[in-house]
Amino acid sequence: MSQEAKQAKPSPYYLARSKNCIGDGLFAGVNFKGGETIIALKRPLLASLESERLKDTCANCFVWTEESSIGSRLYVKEGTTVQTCAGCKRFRYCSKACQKAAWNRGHKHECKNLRSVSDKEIPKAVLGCMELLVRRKHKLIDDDTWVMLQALETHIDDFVQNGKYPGIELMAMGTSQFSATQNTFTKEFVAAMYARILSNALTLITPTFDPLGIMIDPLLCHMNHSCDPNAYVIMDGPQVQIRTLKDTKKDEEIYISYIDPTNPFARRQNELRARWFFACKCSKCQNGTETQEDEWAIAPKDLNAGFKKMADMWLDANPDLASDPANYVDDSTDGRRVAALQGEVFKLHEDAQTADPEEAIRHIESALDLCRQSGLWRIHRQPVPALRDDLIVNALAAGKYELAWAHCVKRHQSVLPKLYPQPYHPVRVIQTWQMAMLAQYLASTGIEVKPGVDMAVIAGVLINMVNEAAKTSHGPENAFSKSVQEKFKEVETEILGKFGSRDVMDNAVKMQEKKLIEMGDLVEF
Ligand SMILES: C[S@@+](CC[C@H](N)C(=O)[O-])C[C@H]1O[C@@H](n2cnc3c(N)ncnc32)[C@H](O)[C@@H]1O
Repeated sequence: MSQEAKQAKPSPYYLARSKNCIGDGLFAGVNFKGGETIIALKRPLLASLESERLKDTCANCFVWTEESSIGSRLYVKEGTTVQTCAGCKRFRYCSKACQKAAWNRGHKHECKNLRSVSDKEIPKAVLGCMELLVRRKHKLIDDDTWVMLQALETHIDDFVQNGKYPGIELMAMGTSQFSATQNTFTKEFVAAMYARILSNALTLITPTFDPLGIMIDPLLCHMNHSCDPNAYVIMDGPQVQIRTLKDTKKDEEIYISYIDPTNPFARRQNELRARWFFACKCSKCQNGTETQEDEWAIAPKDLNAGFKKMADMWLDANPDLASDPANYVDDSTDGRRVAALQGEVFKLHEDAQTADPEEAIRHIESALDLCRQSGLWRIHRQPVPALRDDLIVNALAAGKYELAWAHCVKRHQSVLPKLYPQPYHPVRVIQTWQMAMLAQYLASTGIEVKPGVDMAVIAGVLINMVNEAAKTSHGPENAFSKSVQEKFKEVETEILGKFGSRDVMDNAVKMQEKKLIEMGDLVEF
């Protein structure tokens, strides 16, 4: 055997002390280009579904059987349903094979105990903690994995300081009792494990980023945060991949983002401090408010008199508005006014989180009006992009397809490239997919969005875009990428049939690409 062949292939990643963050972190063991896989796991150590998702999602393969907005789950096989476990009456499975796999992974040791509390709603972190304890008690988690899990920060001192520790102790007591592990683990140990879950869990997601619950894995949970991350998490059922968002050199730390990194500096810092107990010093945060996330369209001092007066009124009624760490700008009169306006817009966005789409649309439109009329907001400054995202979702739910379309085009042209420069950025890919599916739907209704527009061709153009990008964002083997590819083939054949030849089709595509750009002015802001 040659010398080279004898040398072991270098591991693509390793754990080590982080230079910039509290505790340990994950590092690149080799050089990566953007869009490559760093880690691929068959499943995380533990995943626990949200209460709502327990009703409609397989607790083993996480296939979500509920209908959702247009085309976002095309990769789910039609007719998929879930059946309740006859024992615990809590978990549901899509097949006997999934039930058996979960049973052998540890459910057999908790099913009976869970039956006695089948009428109780149990939070996902408690259910997850119970499963971990039961599996360890029955030797279904090995020593190395268990030790690695213990290495994760518990942040107990921080929970004591923020007053949440008594609640954690209470939940830990319930966890011990429901899992019948009181004789195996001390109550301090269980409280620490519960705290560890709270401060380390990642979000369990579908390939289209719908949140399903939480997951814990000793390797994945060692990834630290950056508001300018070089990696992201992608899932396909229980399979998890960590993929690079940009070129990453050997020995560079791998960062994902725990939050929406497109928010302004104060909001990001506030969220990270409150939930994960650290002051972020990532490359973006080091630039403070000197980044595009904090760019106003006009200087706060140039705000018009009417809006200055309105902000002063709000500040008289609630002086804390400007000192709220999430909205803080600076202590000048103009800074306080702008912070008050910002607080009001974010508050309107919170109010829009309601189940009634018509009501949500009203809140969102008044927030967008406030942003536009004040002249302060750029189209890419939050919460304008988040308001638009929610407007699209609610407009779809309310059957206002033309409104949803107008905002999809605006987002596609003016927001996505600015917030997510990589064409394979997963958020950009999923939102383009949502737009493509809407275009297809509009084509099927025959609604003429604008004279000369052929929605079927535009849908084809968008599906083609997603088809190319998904190979990198999700990887070619992901169920989402495969569904997109199938859809692309289907649409291409259809359009080719309609135009008769590739040349005629290519000309039509070029013309419709122009039309798509022209539709960017369907909404002004
Ligand atoms: C999911 S864990 C990551 C692993 C952690 N470093 C450890 O060794 O347990 C999240 C915790 O890591 C630390 N952390 C993550 N990102 C950080 C950052 N950008 N700056 C400082 N600390 C960070 C914080 O203590 C946070 O609560």
